[in-house]
Amino acid sequence: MAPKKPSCLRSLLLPLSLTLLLPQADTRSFLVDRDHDRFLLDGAPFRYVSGSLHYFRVPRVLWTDRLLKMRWSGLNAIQFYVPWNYHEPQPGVYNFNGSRDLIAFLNEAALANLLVILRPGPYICAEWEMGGLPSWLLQKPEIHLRTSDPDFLAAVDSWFKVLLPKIYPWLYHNGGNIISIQVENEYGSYRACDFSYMRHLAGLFRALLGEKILLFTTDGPEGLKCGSLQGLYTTVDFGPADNMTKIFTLLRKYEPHGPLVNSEYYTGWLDYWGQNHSTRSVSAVTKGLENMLKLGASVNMYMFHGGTNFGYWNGADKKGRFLPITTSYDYDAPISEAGDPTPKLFALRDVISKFQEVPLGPLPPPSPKMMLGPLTLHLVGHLLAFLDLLCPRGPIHSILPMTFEAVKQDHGFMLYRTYMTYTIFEPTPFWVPHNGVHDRAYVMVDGVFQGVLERNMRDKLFLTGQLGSKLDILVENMGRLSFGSNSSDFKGLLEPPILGQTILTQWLMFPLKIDNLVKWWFPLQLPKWPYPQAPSGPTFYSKTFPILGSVGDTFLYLPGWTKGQVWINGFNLGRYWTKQGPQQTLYVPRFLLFPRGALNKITLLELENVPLQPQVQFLDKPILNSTSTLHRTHINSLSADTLSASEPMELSGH
Ligand SMILES: CCCCNC(=S)N1C[C@H](O)[C@@H](O)[C@@H](O)[C@H]1CO
Repeated sequence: MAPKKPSCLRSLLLPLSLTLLLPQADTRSFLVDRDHDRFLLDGAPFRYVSGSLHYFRVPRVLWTDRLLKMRWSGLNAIQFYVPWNYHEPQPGVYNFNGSRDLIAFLNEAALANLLVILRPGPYICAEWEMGGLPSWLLQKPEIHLRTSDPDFLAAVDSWFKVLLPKIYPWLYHNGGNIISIQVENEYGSYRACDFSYMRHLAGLFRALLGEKILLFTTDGPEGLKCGSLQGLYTTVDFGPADNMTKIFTLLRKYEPHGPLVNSEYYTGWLDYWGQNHSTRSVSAVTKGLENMLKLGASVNMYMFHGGTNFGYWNGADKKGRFLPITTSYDYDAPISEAGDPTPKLFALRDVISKFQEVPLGPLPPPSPKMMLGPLTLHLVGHLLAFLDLLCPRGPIHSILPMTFEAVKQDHGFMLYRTYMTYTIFEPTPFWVPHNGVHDRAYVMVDGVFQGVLERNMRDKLFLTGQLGSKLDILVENMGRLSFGSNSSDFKGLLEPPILGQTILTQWLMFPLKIDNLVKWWFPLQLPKWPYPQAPSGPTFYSKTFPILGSVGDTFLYLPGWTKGQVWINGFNLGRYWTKQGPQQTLYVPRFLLFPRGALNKITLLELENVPLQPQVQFLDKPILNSTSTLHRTHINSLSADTLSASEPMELSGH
């Protein structure tokens, strides 16, 4: 339901007094009052206490639940990004359906009585794939992202000419709930510092959204110089450990008058595979919020609900080494990844209640959780056994290896194949120069797994083989850089590999459509592969299982597995990397599961090595903070019956 300008009929239906009270679309306003350092909403002093959640990290069926919990927490606004790559998968092809229905999400926010602070980018960072920019931009390898490069601006203009007219009716003064819109994202942290780019964006937003909407920028304190722009309201972001007074004083150099705004007050932090789980203490977070509210500042808490990087959508950072973001975006946020309120939520609500009314009435209870298993998965087959189905169009041939972007493969995996041109009797070094594996390569000779090469390591494998042996390299895109000064993060083999003294040429590239295979082919009961023993390397496992009672939210636990991808009933749940941690479980929203005995199917693509017993568990609690060393301790702490049960247990929904 798009916001309607109050019709004359409506004014007839409403008592005259109420009609006069109800702000008409032409009297609705959200303004900066520089005389009193505050916002004005419909002419009255207004301060927002907002929280970030990302519709693209929450399945649509759960949007209302999350929004109502945020409203109940005392928030009067929410803030969210719009990821360009989520809505324009190929140039000129748009998707605003299902969990991509941005307008439906705006409407849900309106129904929850929440105003909206919208951040459409074009770059959004957010630990999202390529910071929200579509990877097809890199089909022009020389493009200069986030600058006034004409190729980049042409794509940006084309995208915003589709997106911005969609949100125009939802602007507050047009009867909607969008009170302000951010231009770009922390542009001051990007080395380009291209003011003509920012001016172009500001001009485009004004042309398509009009003069009334408040446009703003957000930067860390060190980014204000390059990130702020005349005509755009300047805001900052910082966390509980930062010096609020010092940063707000610096902000006053850019906005001497008007409300102080922290657009990203960090309630937690992100997680990288292989690093410890990040947390922020309740006391520090609540103290910092109270200090800002005492100053009259408007604050957006980043994140209030983090959600999940389903599929291949996680981004990555580079801090010396390439650091992919985990599947869970729990962020140690006030609302957990599974949508449950945490002690941090109640503590923040208490702080907010000192400054403005918070809704009464009980908070919805935590969702029902369930345990199941262990389930023993059966071997479906080695990935190479399905190559025809995975790459129905057949391979692309090239003398040198081509990148994912060059063959228009956005996410996931690509197989690179060549043939040995002579017999190698002695183990011979095999590597990709200049750190050219982006990001992980699973190497096979005649289908036999040899090991892994990865972007951060300068390691080599040692291979032998016959003349004509197949040398297969499955390359995994672990998510494109979402932050940093150069986000042209090409994927695949960026250099031809070297075997001994030989630069390997004559390559076949197989872009793999794994999701289609899992969705359409695996429901068929494929024959069990006649392997004498479980092969190492990229291999599919699956299990069909009933849930006898009602279903609940649950957390898939894969003890002993190494690294791979999971699908539940064809839905790509995301990456697991049990060996690395800190995340050991994957959140499974209950709506993905069929109840009352209907058959569910779990499919795994294990990329390296399976446990002796290829079993998985569904737990009623997440494990997000257990690196592989700690992990074994955690396994021991699990109740004996949880691990020892031989058959799927009756559901304990609670
Ligand atoms: C290592 C963090 C990389 C920079 N990102 C920072 S500071 N942040 C600011 C950024 O605007 C937001 O999108 C998020 O990315 C947030 C971290 O969660």
